[in-house]
Amino acid sequence: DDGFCSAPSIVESDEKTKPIYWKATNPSLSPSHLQDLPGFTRSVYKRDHALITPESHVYSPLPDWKNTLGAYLITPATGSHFVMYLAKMKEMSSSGLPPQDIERLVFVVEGAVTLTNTSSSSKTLTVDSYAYLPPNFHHSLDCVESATLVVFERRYEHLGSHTTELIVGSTDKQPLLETPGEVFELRKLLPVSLAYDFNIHIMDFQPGEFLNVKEVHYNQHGLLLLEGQGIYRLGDNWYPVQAGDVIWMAPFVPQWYAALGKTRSRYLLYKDVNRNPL
Ligand SMILES: NC(=O)N[C@H](N)C(=O)O
Ligand SMILES: [Mn+2]
Repeated sequence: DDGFCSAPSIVESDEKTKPIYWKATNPSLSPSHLQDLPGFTRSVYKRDHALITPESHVYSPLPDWKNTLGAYLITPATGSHFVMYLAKMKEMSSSGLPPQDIERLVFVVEGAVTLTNTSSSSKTLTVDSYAYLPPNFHHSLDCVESATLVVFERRYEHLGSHTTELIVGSTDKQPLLETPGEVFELRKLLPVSLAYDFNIHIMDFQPGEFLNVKEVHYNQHGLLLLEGQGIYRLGDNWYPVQAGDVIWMAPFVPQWYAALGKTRSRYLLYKDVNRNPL
């Protein structure tokens, strides 16, 4: 009306009515918004990092799973020692088992699944819940309607006589942990004890907050931005990112995040821990 262009304002009232993590599976810059830009993607793949945005996710039937499509987003072909994939479970679907000696963590981003195993009663996992399945642990994830899971798997690295256990939980039940020198809020989904060779961090930033440490470290990361928007620095590159984006970080890639936009940023982060890198 005033005769100049301005950025459209976000319809916040609409967003407030949506369920938690809704944006992770319905990003605002989704393939449908990009259909008029032939060949456009924000995805990049470099030696020490990758950004894999939703318009690049390629789904195909997951071997051994029933009625489930999977998109492997991080695999050893990228240089990682773990896989990270999204599993879209449809009506009456079920999981397959990981290969021998492989541990698994599943986190529910959308929908609900039932976890069944031989040693305890079955459990329903809804959005924001997760399960850690030790290596060679017989289990099944079953879905009646639909669900989206993010799944991490890696070869378990034994240490002495330590063993891991089945863990079922949800982010909101995990305590906030100290983050000396940092402002973000941190929760960990797995125990910090030596038995576990990786952990999943849930990190929350308010708009304007950022990592104080410009991190360079031996650990690898697989990241799913669950909520919010910001800028991710990876090496010498600065990437605008939003909910639904996945990032692979190789050991020693310089990494830094600043949360922007109007809402909280929350990301889920795989990190290998507790093992001597030699
Ligand atoms: N890129 C990250 O957010 N890294 C974490 N702060 C971490 O390494 O714990
Ligand atoms: Mn890090």
